[in-house]
Amino acid sequence: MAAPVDISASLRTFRRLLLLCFGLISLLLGIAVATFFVHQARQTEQACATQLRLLGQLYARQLSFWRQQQIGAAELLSQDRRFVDLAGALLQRQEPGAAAALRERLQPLFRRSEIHALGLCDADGQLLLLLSDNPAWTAHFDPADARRSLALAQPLFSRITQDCPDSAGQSLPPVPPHMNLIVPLPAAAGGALVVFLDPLKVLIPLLHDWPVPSDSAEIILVRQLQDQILRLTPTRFGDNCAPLTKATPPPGELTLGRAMLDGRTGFIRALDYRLTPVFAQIEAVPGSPWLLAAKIDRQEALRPLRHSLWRTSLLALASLTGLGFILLLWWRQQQARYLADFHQAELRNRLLASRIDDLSRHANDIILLCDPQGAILDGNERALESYDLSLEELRQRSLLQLCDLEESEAALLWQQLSLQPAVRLDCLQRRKDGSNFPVEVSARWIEQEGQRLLQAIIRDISERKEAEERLHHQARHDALTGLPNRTQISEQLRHAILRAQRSHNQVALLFLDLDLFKNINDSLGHATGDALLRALARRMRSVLREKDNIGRFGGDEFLVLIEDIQELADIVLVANKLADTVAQPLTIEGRELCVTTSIGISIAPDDSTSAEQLIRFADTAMYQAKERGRNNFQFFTSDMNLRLQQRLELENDLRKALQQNQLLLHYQPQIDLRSGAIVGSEALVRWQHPQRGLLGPDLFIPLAEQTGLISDIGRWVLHEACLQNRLWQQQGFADLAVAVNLSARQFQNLQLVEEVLAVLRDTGLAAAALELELTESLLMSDVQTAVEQMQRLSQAGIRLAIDDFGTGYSSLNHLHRFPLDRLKVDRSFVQSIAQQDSTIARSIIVLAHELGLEVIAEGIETAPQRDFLLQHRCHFGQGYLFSPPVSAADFGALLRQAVFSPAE
Ligand SMILES: Nc1nc2c(ncn2[C@@H]2O[C@H](COP(=O)(O)O[C@H]3[C@@H](O)[C@H](n4cnc5c(=O)[nH]c(N)nc54)O[C@@H]3COP(=O)(O)O)[C@@H](O)[C@H]2O)c(=O)[nH]1
Repeated sequence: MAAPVDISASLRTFRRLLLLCFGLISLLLGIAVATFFVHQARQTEQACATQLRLLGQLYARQLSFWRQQQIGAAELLSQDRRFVDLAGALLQRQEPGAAAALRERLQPLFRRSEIHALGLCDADGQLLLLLSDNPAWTAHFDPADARRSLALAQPLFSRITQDCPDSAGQSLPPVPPHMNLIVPLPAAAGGALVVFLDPLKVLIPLLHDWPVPSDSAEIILVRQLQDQILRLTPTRFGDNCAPLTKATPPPGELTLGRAMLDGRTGFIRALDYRLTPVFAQIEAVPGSPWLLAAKIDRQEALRPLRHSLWRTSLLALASLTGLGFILLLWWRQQQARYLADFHQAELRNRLLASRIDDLSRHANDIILLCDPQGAILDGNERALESYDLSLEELRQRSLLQLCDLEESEAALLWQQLSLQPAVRLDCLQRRKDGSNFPVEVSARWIEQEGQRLLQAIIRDISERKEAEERLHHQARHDALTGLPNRTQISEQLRHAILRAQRSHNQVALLFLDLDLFKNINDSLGHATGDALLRALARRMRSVLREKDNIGRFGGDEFLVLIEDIQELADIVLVANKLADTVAQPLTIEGRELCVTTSIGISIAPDDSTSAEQLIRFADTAMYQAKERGRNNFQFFTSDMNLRLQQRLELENDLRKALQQNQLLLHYQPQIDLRSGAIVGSEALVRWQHPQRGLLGPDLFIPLAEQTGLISDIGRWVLHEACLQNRLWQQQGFADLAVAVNLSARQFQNLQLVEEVLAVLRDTGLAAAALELELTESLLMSDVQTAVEQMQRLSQAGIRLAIDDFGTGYSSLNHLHRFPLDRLKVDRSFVQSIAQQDSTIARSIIVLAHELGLEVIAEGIETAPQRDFLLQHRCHFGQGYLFSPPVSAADFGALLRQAVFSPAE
């Protein structure tokens, strides 16, 4: 089982990451906003400073100009000689009418709209003349100002006053706001001209004229008086009378008054008279002791920025909230999906794990779980069953103890396992009782709950091994006899040759072929043939030494290997022993059978050291033995090799024979023994070989059958015979019939009937004029098929005869099933008549009559044979007595020659 996954830890980590991301985004946004605003604040302050500087400078110039104007107008009068004289007279109180004259002189100035009143004061500042309707003005004139002006001999402006108490702190009669200008008269006059200016006309509007509406901006006009900064004009807020320097700032803060006292000009950040933070520009009014301060509350100056800051902060906050909300939603969604996936996967894993657990518990393979040292920790049911151990007993063993391995093999396996993640090997496993069984081990390292374990899946391959061995055995053994087959015996021969070469010894190869086995097989059936082969194989094996090998080479052929031969007599001994044991009668299915064998012998290394060649030589020698009358053995000789080559050449030539029209037919007449008339012919094939002359069928028909060429040859023979017979019929021998031999292969062709009918159609011969000769063994090999094939031929009107009747193992039980027309008594039985043994010939004739068949005897060489046959009601015959097989031309001549002499 895999270790449980800490899902909450994973989620917590994921959430932390998400929060970290959000925090980072917020921080970055905050830094961006703050940086932006610090920058903006700086920009705003600079813009404000620029604006204040321009305004300050502008106002300073305008004030200077206004001052000059006022002073200029007053000085113009003070420089008027008459006026100065009159003023002197008045001041010195010498001329009583001077006051009236002065009033008149002052009228033009007094009419100026900016002037409340005009007066003259003496050197002590005593107001001696007042040109005004309101005598209260006198109280609003400070003699100290006059004295100061006269002492400095400079014009002097008082501060603007309205309802300020006097220097003694007494309230004064009310007058409009005013500013007193004191212009000293020439020394002769000894006094000064006093002008009560109305600041509301020009000065105050000028100072209040701020370019844009503002809640806090103002121009303050001041002048220094000793260590005080006095306000010359009313200020916008609060106490208009107190000096600017009166305000006491918090420690470390700069006030406007302090800055002016310190003589600072230009842009400053300070607290004003209300102790409110302001941006201010201090400018000196040129040509005067006046200073002006253009100022605006910092709060107002920075208000748009603050608003923008708020808006931006709100926007950022809203964005962050939105982002946070989206992240939260996404997080929830992810969390839900993750949890769903996790639980689903966990469920799947659990299901899978339980299924796997279940499967492995009841698996067909052995499953073992071992610790890293190979000690078994657990095993499934199959393991307990296979080793016949309880779980406790199993746990007391190690994986290597279960494997039936040599010490070195076990060490190697363990070394491989320590180097590789997985190892596969085939070995044996030991059961509790010490027996073992073959297995395929797949061992691999696995991680289970954090532990490194060794898992071994062990498959019992006993069945597979057995099947493999069976297959291997089957591939190398003959299924029928259990002897080594062609492959194995050939291989054994190769090894034997090598051994013989090494030990300078000889190996004899005996090639055995049962004589006439085909007849037994065909006539008694395959089952009998098989039983015979099995019995003979057992017999032959039993007469051989243990170290001699015998194998079935194919069909009825066997190979025997004899090693360590001392002399040829040993081989002769073995060959005779084999021939004798084969020749012993056998009882198969209640029937006694006798077979013989022909043996060919070749010897390595004398004849050859090639296994294939040695087999071929022994085969050739075996043919020689057959030719020598069967049931004997022949050693291979070099001239046999020559015959073998000739056989190969013949086969090669036969392939070309048909194309090159080298085949021809001879016809042997078939005679009505009573009349001596030719009633038909038997077509017998010949081969006009270009080098070897005219060859009889015995020399090439067996070869044609072995190579399959018989089908083409047979087709040609049939066509040629039918065509020829039709020609003779057309030449006047209308009832003439023709008999054609049919080979086994031709008969087994399922298209035979169609092919024969096609030939009849092509040649125009009537079916009744054709007789097909079949051998006994051909019919008996598969009776049912033969019956069916013959019925189809017979139904088509074709006549059927059994050739060489009596030589095979015809079952008389089956004979009546075949739709036959004729039995042909074999030549050997006809010849036996001459030897006073006519029993079989007579029996066949009787049998034919009883079955309602015609009977024909072949190989009639003598008149007594003919007479005997006729006497026993065999009405047809053929043989050298009448004519050997002859060419078509000669046969035509025979036909025309009329009849053979009938029987006596
Ligand atoms: N499938 C095919 N088999 C064929 C064909 N042609 C021939 N054969 C088979 O070859 C066998 C040998 O034939 P052949 O050498 O032609 O011998 C025939 C006669 O020459 C011989 N014969 C006839 N009369 C006598 C005689 O009085 N004495 C004597 N010693 N021999 C004689 O017998 C052969 C004819 O025998 P059979 O066919 O049994 O009537 C031959 O047996 C065929 O099986 C072919 O085209 N196809």
